[in-house]
Amino acid sequence: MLTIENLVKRRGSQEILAGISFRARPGRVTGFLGPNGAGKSSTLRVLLGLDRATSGTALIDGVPFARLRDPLTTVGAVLDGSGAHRARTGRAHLRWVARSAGLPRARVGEVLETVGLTHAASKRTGGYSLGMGRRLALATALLGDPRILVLDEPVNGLDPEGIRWIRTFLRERAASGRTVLLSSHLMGELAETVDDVVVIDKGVIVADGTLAEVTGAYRTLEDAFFALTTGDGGPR
Ligand SMILES: Nc1ncnc2c1ncn2[C@@H]1O[C@H](COP(=O)(O)OP(=O)(O)OP(=O)(O)O)[C@@H](O)[C@H]1O
Repeated sequence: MLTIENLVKRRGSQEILAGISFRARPGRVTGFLGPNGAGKSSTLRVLLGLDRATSGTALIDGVPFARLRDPLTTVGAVLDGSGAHRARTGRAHLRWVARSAGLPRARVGEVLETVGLTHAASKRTGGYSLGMGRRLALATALLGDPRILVLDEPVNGLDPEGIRWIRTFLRERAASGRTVLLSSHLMGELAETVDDVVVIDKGVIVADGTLAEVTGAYRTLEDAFFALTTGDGGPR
């Protein structure tokens, strides 16, 4: 379970997060939606211990990231980029991460298979396409078989087959009781993936509920999103 409570982030005089609260629950895919600059990445960075909140809390199974006993088996995250050195092969990168985290080497082959990168495992990551880089980042996040997955814009850079694949993959993770939180500014792609939706705009949560609740009387999640984030009433 991820629990964000009254989270405030200020940078100078700018309030980037104005006291936001929401949860992402086990067994569900939660979509964290908002336009560019709404505060999604800022929230995820605090949650993953990469940045400090001005006030409020962001807890992973009840504790801040820094106090997790076993971070890699608790939470896997994909923020920006694959984090791999360009001269390293995908397999070498994963082995290096596994070794530094004390995870069994056998996990490397398993996660490569899971994300469909086995065929490219011996290629240098500098030659990977954007989509392959995203898959490698996901493979890295999966090394510890974490019960929580946090993904920032996972669909970006994926081709239609890749989008379909990640959709199915995330649904399966949730079906096995895990918690999945993913951020996006692309509504259409999320409607078929998420159970719950949290919409953020200008550092404020403007909607929070099940997909059906947030879509409400609008025709689609996309219509609901634009109405909520632009004040455009749209067709109801
Ligand atoms: N390092 C930083 N220094 C100053 N301002 C920042 C920094 N990082 C983010 N911001 C500001 O914080 C606000 C929220 O940015 P954030 O990246 O969290 O939004 P986002 O919802 O993830 O957007 P996107 O979809 O574009 O990634 C923006 O106004 C941004 O300009």
